[in-house]
Amino acid sequence: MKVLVTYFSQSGNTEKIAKAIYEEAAKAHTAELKKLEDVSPDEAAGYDVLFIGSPLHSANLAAPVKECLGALKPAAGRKMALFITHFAPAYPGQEMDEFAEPAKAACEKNGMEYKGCFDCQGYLADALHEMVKNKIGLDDEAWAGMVEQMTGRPNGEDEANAQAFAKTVLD
Ligand SMILES: Cc1cc2nc3c(=O)[nH]c(=O)nc-3n(C[C@H](O)[C@H](O)[C@H](O)COP(=O)(O)O)c2cc1C
Repeated sequence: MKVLVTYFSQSGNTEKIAKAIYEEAAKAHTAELKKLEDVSPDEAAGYDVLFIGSPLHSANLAAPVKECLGALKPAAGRKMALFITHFAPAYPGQEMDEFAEPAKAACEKNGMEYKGCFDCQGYLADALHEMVKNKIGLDDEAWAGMVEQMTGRPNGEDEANAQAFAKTVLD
């Protein structure tokens, strides 16, 4: 199968997961890894499977990812899977499903099969710590715990989990 792994990533977390998924896909398929800004809607229609990656921005897919999903062309019989990174330690499954809504809608509109969403934690860029800490109203101790929890993420285990997810999508 022709597989495209494409992603939007500002600080490298989603890119790390994209690379892991690409490596898995390349084992048995013709796979390509591209930044979202380098993929046109016409080009995206030429693949059997699309993996699309996004950081969570204000409890939403990043704006360029939503734009890309909205611009996809009909591609009946093809598959799409999503992968998301976020700093928050856990999002209940149902909420992640909500974040994936634009991807599901794009699949429905274009006759594609939605194959699910992988997510994991990704370290929040240092420049945003003070702002986010204040916004969610955590004291120093609680924030330090949050930072400890997200430090080093995505890690090797996240990459392995992403690869296991990719395998189920491609099998
Ligand atoms: C503008 C902005 C908004 C964010 N909003 C959220 C959010 O609502 N929930 C969350 O868990 N993480 C949020 N994050 C954190 C990122 O989703 C997280 O650090 C992600 O791994 C960054 O991925 P990247 O390195 O691929 O850009 C936000 C980050 C930015 C820059």
